[in-house]
Amino acid sequence: MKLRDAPSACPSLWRCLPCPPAELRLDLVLSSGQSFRWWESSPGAWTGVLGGRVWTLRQDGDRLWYTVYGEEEEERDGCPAKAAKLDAAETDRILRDYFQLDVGLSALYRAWGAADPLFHKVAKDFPGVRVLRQDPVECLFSFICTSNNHISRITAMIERLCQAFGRRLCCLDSRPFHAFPSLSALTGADAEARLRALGFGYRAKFVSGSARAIADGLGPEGLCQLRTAPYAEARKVLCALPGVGAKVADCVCLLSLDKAEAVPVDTHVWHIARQRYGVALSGKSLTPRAYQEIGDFFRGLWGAHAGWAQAVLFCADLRKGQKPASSQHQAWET
Ligand SMILES: Nc1nc2[nH]c(O)nc2c(=O)[nH]1
Repeated sequence: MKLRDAPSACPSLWRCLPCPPAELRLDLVLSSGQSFRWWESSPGAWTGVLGGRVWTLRQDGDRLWYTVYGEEEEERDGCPAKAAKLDAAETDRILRDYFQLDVGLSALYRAWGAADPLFHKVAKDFPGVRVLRQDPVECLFSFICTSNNHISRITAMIERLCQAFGRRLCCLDSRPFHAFPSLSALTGADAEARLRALGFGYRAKFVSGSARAIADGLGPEGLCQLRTAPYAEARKVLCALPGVGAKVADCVCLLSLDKAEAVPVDTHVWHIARQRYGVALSGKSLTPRAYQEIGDFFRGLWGAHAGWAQAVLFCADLRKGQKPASSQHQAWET
């Protein structure tokens, strides 16, 4: 099967949604450490796996174009036969849900900028950064892999995870695409050893241990049901899993569990809170108490969607330094 890089090549296989760049900038959102499964397959075209299917997305003016693979073509390159066809209303719904397009981003930027001059200054160069609504299983296991890691390594690690444990979906230009592994695929007796062989290091134990803990406890549906639980409860459940600390839990809460108020804090954000925002903290390091105080400060400043504002600044940081936020942060310091 061939990659489709633009609607003009095969117009009948593309659809579009109205979506101005101030509401969504694909290039910023899909490359800024929220999801690790999108790839710029040709300039401006983003190909990745969403909801067990392969998509290419592209923006042109006020439109978000998309195409979904595996429904029209014959089986080739040893890939599985075509998947059941989704109707247009369903694919529109999946994308609207993934990008949370019902949340008006421009109005939020205006409110955050009015409340916070530093946000205003940084965010003017980074419009359209919105928070994805990812599958909770994918988000959790991806973020377990983020500890002491940077985006290119995380992306490569997750690709190996999907190739080894995920269902093969299709081949595009001979490149195979795999679904994110199911929970049960990660609970096998040999999962930890296989992950170690894939270069996961100490994270192998966390991935397999968390998979087993969820399979034996909450189940994948229980994880998804945390979307309706209060933020504090969802966070507590996540923090009880192997390899999940406060920051990973907050990333999962924000990026998959509808907790717009979750503000992930790392040592960089801790420095910024003290030095740039003058937050008076109780200790001299990022203790659990300081973590809570910083989150509360930003929730007070930015309001109910504080985690979304953090995502804008996180993205700006990555872009300015062109390096992972953990090793080089600049944007907040300009
Ligand atoms: N919005 C955010 N995305 C992230 N990715 C990652 O690895 N850390 C973060 C984060 O703090 N915020």
